[in-house]
Amino acid sequence: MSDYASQLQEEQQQVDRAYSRLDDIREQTKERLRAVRAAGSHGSPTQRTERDSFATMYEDRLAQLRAVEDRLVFGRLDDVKDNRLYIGRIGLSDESHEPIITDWRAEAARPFYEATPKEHGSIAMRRHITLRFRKVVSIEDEALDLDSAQVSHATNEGTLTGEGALMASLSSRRTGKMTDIVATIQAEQDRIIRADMHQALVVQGGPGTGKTAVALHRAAYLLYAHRQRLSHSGVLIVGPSPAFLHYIDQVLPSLGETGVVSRTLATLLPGVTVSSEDAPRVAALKGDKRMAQVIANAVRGRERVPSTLPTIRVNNMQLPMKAADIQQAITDARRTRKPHNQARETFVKSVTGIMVARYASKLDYTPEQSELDSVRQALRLNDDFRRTVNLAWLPMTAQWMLSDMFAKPAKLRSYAPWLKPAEIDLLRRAKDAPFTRSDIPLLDEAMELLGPDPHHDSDAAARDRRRQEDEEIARETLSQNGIGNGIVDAKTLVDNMNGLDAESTAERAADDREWTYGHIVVDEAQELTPMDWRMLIRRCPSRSFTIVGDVAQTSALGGTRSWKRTMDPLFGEKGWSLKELTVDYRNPQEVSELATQFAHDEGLYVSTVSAVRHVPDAVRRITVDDSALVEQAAACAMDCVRRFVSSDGTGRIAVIADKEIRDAVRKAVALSLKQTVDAKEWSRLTSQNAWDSQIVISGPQDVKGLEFDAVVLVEPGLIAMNATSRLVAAADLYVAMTRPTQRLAIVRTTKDAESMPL
Ligand SMILES: Nc1ncnc2c1ncn2[C@@H]1O[C@H](COP(=O)(O)OP(=O)(O)OP(=O)(O)O)[C@@H](O)[C@H]1O
Repeated sequence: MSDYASQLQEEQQQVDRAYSRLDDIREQTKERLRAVRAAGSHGSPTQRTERDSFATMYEDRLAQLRAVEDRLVFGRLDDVKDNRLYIGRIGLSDESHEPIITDWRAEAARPFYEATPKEHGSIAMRRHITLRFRKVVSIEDEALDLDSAQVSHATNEGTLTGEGALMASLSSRRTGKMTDIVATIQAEQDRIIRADMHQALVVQGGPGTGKTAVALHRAAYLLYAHRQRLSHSGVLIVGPSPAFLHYIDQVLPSLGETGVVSRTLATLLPGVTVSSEDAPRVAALKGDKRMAQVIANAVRGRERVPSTLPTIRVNNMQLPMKAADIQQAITDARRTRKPHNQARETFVKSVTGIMVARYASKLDYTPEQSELDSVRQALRLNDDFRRTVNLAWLPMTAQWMLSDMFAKPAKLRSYAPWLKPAEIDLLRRAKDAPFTRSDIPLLDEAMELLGPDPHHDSDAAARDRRRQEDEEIARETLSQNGIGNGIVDAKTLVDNMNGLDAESTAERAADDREWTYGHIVVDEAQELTPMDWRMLIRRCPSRSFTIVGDVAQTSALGGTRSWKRTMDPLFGEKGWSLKELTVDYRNPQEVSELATQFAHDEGLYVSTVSAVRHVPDAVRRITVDDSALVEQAAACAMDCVRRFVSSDGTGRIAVIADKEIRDAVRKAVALSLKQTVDAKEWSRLTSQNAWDSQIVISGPQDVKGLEFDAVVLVEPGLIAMNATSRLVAAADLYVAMTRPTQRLAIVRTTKDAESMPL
């Protein structure tokens, strides 16, 4: 048997041992769960709570043990004394507590990702183990300590760690779902994943440098390293689109982490649904940081002395309402510093008190308390009094306030004197117009200043009180039984007792507008406006953020083109740090170079990137006559379908075109597809839902953050011509060109090619 074969066999034994232990623990956990369930619903409430807590803990643990099945073990570290440490998705020990595998997030595993021949401490060799199901199919060694005897069989040395495993993973067919990179995290990525969480960390990197992958692995790392703190407050992941969230939603579960809330900004406000997007210029205006003051002005605009004030008749006495009374009550209410809807209570009390005192002052005797109470009651029931109180301090919802403001240009002008008349016209809309994505941070700002809707307030408070009591009982039960350990907490347990599934722990955070998270991860962060940032910072007062993005890909007019300019005002000059990722793992070198050169020529800030893979013929250029454009785009798409789209569901291609021609392209692709594949395959491909579709026809902004085996870019000059600015055009095309892992085909007319060389 060759040396390599015997080493494979040796590793197989270790891997078998790890899986066998995993199976045992699963079986034990299942057995315990069965026993707890068998006890049924008998016994005292405390006994039932105790059983529920155990059942929840076992269910949670089982889910975690199932999630780590694939590639359970992937690495080995040998030190200079020939001690071995196996690295895997989770930590496992045998019955006598001897470690079998070490969790990839443990400090001891760090050299597996970061050690280099120059800086390797006591580590002599790193081994990458590749599994197919439970079978070891390859091993790849890297010598770190070149003087050590242990490295005699080392086969490889380089700047990329685990190059073979890395290349195999990068070249594989895309499945429409991002996978974890835990076996092949590179040193520059690992340093970011394990960075301190006490301040904001911005990760700038060109397309395909692993920003999303790093951000997700960092979330998993932080949940491991700071479990106590983060299991209570939670982690929020903010992504650019539902399609993107769908694309990444397997990564954290495969790392054994399920309690993370992922949202787009459009879905961050519970109870508010967004059904449209604003035009880019409108979105930029709404995202302007001065909008915070506009909202504050709009709230203040509803705390005012009405232009006419009535005289109220009570017990045959005329009581005038005076401007000074209202002004005094406004001052009293503002002094409470409570949100508008809550401070209204003080306003009403104050203005009523002044009126009652006026009544008393007109009497020639000292009234009984009961008489004053009846005056108060009479005022409360008086229509004129009520109307005036409402005019002076209107209770309102954020939704009503915003709709009212955008429907009335005069009001908007008075709240936002900096807006030009043309901008007011742009913002103007019908009162019943649906809310847009860019309204969300404005609504959030308004909700903050208005406080809870007065009508829902008392119900919610009662619910909260009941929940707090339940959680208190659960917490006591957990601590009396010495269980939990961060795997199950009191909140999860209460959900379980109430028949809610485990996911609802995270959902609970998402359902609560005032929830504050322990950490927030923001992807494609370059697109956020100053108002978006205010909304996020409100949700994480500790300002512990991981912010990943690329300022060369910014397409929002109100987005970020310089991290410094955006971050300094948010976190202070010393409250954030910047790290850069420099290696393009997604694109072939040929594609990366073309895209980088283009972005550079267009004046975008481009991070220095070098691509790790070379794919000959990765770039194809096809130039045709006007009349043949759509047919040629479809023919090129079919070429990619034949080559990359497989009937086992793997392989993804995107055809990216401007909306002016997109429908025509879609029709032509559909027609050609019918002629290219057999009926069964045609029906399979055309019945896929939009998110899982193996053939995507879209615009450049919809593919942000996603990747495909092949991209057909149609008539790029037209995309540029219809963009809102030259920089946005460049960013959009840069995004489009950097989506493929294997091939970029550019199909265009001669005229288009002359207008913009690519
Ligand atoms: N260390 C790694 N090992 C294996 N695959 C990796 C590694 N780093 C990145 N990748 C892969 O490279 C591709 C690009 O990564 P990712 O989507 O995170 O890049 P990005 O920087 O967010 O790109 P973009 O800015 O274009 O959205 C993904 O398929 C990812 O899984």
